[in-house]
Amino acid sequence: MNLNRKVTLLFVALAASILIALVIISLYAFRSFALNSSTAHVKTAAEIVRVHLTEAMINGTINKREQFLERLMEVQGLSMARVIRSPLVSQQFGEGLQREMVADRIETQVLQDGQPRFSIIDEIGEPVFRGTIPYIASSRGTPNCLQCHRVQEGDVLGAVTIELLLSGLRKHAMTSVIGIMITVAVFSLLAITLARRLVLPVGDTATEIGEVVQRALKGQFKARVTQRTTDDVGMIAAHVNRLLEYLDHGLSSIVERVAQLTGRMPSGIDNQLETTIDMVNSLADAATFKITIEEDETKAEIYERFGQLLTKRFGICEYSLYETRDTGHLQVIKINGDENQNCLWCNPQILIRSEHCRARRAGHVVDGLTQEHICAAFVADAQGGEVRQHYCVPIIQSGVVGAVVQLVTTQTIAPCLALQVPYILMFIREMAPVLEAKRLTETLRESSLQDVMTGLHNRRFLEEYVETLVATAKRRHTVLAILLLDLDYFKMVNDTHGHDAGDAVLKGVAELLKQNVRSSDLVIRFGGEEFLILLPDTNGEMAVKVAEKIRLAVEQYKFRIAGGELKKTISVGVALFPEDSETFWQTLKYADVALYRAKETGRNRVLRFAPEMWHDENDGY
Ligand SMILES: Nc1nc2c(ncn2[C@@H]2O[C@H](COP(=O)(O)OP(=O)(O)OP(=O)(O)O)[C@@H](O)[C@H]2O)c(=O)[nH]1
Repeated sequence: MNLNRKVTLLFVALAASILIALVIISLYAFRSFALNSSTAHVKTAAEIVRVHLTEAMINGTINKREQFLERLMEVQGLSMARVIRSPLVSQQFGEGLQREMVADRIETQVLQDGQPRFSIIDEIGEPVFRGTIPYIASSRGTPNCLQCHRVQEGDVLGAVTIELLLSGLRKHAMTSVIGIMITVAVFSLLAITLARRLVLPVGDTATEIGEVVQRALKGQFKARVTQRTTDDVGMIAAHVNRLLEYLDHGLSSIVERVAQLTGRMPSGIDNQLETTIDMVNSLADAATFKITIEEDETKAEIYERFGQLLTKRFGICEYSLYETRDTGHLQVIKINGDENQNCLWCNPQILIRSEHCRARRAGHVVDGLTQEHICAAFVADAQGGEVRQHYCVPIIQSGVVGAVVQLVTTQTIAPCLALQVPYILMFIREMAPVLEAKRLTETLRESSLQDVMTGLHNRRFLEEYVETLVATAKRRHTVLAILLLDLDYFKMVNDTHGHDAGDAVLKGVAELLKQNVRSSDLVIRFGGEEFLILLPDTNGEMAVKVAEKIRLAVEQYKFRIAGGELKKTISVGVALFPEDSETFWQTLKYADVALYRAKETGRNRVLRFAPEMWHDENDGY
């Protein structure tokens, strides 16, 4: 029940109570007045009758008392007047007239006890006031009762019964009560109307404020309260409207800014406030995520953290992460959190021809949740069971697609993923520049560890990597072979054919070296025309074999130079860690000694280090 109805009901109840109380009081007052007034009238009339009868006795006209009583009846409102004799008077003067005989029980009682009796009786629908007043013998005055009557002082001589019609009075009373009722009703109505006029705006404003607050709690701040008056209530409405406007404006600009940052406008059916809070929270989380991954050392760590985010925060366990290589190929980084998986949710062709990946090709989101079969490379039933859908997001780095995030879901939970996508995109947006920075750093680092001309690792790389290499060999109790290679008479190439020809030969040798070792072996350009090959997990025999294979390959190779071809040979020194020495650098020195010996002993040959070479060397100095 609203305030208006409550106030109206209160006033109606109040008015009704006042009305009822007034009617009861009025009726009671009128009744009391009627009784008192009638009693007084009856007493007066009785006194008049007594005086007249006394006078009539003195004047000897007592026999005409009946005419007097009949004339008395003509008095308005008097319906009956009758005098009765007591037995004492009847004994002295006889029975008297018929009508002077005792008529009823009340008169008998009055004659017996000398007490007046009054009552209201109903005579055929007419209310009548009846009073019976006794005449008591008294010796007071002259003449007095005892002079004529043979009675004692205080004896009852008779009584007079007088009946008064009350209909006039009652009519009067009813008219007054009705008048009061009408007056009270009219004033009550006026009061209720006035009160409603005063309270109505309060109630209506309160109701409207309640409604707009309810809407505001649902994130809708567009509703306004009607300003009905200019008083306090009107001011409250105005203040509420100003507050709503302030909130609406503030929230709209927050939503706009958040939308700019998230790329998503909260939809109309959403609770704008809750959605915005949610998005601001996610933005904060995404910013924290960015700070965290900025401190990560490698891209691999970032991908790992992102994979955990997808699984732990968003509950997405099926996803793929691809990275674009410098060659333009796609490479699997993670599939469902596993680094060693091959393409699962896509045709493996995308790894060879990355254009097959629609997200990589188009450079924008590929939404397989709303458009099924949008990407021909997507494999919807790779793991059997329910058919899957995908949502692929390219990560743009330096204007090109640097990586692709593929989210996979069943059709049943696709709507949930669709709701999470905007939040995941926030994290991807934060991750993109960090990945780019890491990529640049890694490229820079790689280039500082790489020989620019041959593309081989350089000496700095060896210095950085040697510890890991040694630790691995020690841990696994394996042998690490060191091959130190030096082109024979290389100076002649430069001197005869020029520096460019020399460079071409060095590049050709680098290619030959790479071709003749395993991918796990390391080929390093150690100096000008000097190369170092590290063969992990091998033995002396195998190392010499590889060195020999290389030597032969170089010997047989025809290097293309401007204006023709030329052939070169190479000498190789071989030493083994930790077989020859317990330190890597000492072993390298031994390989150098072996190389020196190979040069010394004719070049174009492979020599395995022997301890006596070291002694000979040192003896020479
Ligand atoms: N073109 C070219 N020449 C280089 C480069 N680095 C070193 N050299 C040259 O390689 C030559 C090495 O010559 P030496 O150390 O005397 O040895 P060699 O002529 O190969 O003779 P042996 O090693 O004794 O068989 C020098 O002339 C260097 O200038 C390079 O990057 N490009």
